[in-house]
Amino acid sequence: MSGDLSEHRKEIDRIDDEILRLLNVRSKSVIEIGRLKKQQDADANLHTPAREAAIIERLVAQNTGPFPSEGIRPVYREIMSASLSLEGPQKVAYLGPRATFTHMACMQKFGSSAQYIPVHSIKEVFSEVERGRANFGVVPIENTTEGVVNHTLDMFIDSNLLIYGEVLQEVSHHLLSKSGVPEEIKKISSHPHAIAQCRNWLETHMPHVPVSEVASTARAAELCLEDASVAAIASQLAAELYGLKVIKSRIEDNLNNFTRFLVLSQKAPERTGKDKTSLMLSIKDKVGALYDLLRPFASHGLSMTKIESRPSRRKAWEYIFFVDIEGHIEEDRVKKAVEDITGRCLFMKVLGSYPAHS
Ligand SMILES: C=C(O[C@@H]1C=C(C(=O)O)C=C[C@H]1O)C(=O)O
Repeated sequence: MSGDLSEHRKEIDRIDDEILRLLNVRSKSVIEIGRLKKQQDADANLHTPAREAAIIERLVAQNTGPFPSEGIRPVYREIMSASLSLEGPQKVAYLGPRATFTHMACMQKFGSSAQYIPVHSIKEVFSEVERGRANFGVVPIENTTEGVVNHTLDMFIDSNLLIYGEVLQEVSHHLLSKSGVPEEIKKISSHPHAIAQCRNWLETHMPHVPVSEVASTARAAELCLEDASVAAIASQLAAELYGLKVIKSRIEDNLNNFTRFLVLSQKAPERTGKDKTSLMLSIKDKVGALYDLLRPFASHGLSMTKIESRPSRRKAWEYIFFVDIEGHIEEDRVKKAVEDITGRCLFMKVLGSYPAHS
């Protein structure tokens, strides 16, 4: 048996040597593609989410196991992130602090080799990308329980950045501490939103433990490191980044809580065939104006996946609508619908065509 085991381990070592050799061969191709992209456009975004999604989809479809298909995405996410970093850091600004769900959404999209820049406000995320200090920005846009993030919508009114992609991130809270032993916990600490989202669980399972509010889930995680009797309600990423143990995972009261994030860039991404387009427009103040506006989408067979309105902040009672439709702006039916609508609006701006989250 032990002979068999060491034989299998030798075999694994040989396979790993081969995987490593191939990763290096692969990296050389990535570097070469990067060079060609820069030759065509000196400020091209090297990160191409459409191609990355296609690579993962192709591999998942042909996988016969026993390696689990769910493992392919994270493995390739990191392979692509690491090889892309050879061409210089992919700088990603996001609404901080570290270990929040925005940070997790970033990791899901760009992997752990990107250079992350946590900033204090949604406005700062936009300005980091506008000034070219970051190649990409990541901001929350809507949450399944709390609705749309108005501040992000408002930023598009004055910004010329494009939507480069979207990320759907599950919001799931865990109870963490230094030792992971529940009996040691004398105090629970977290951001007020996380505490509110776990209220029932805390009342049922830890009714006598005092709960205190701090500025962020990351701060709560830091407190755990300073004091072993403190537990934090925080993300899985916080457990990893701060080296904490999980006392109990998934303690949120609503188990179906997702936040959608937008990736911002100065450039448009490649078309994929599974894209969506976001538009911002304002309409003339007259009876039936909104009905008139939406008709071209239906008549061109385009499905509208979202509509939100916000006061324009320019004139009282003037509203701006944010509309998401299926399809890419280079598709005929989208182009025609947008042309029709432009004639009916006071103003209209395409915020971007980008791959729909898969
Ligand atoms: C190599 C490319 O550039 C980047 C690296 C990729 C990879 O490692 O396969 C895929 C897409 C891009 O983010 C490419 O566009 O093909």
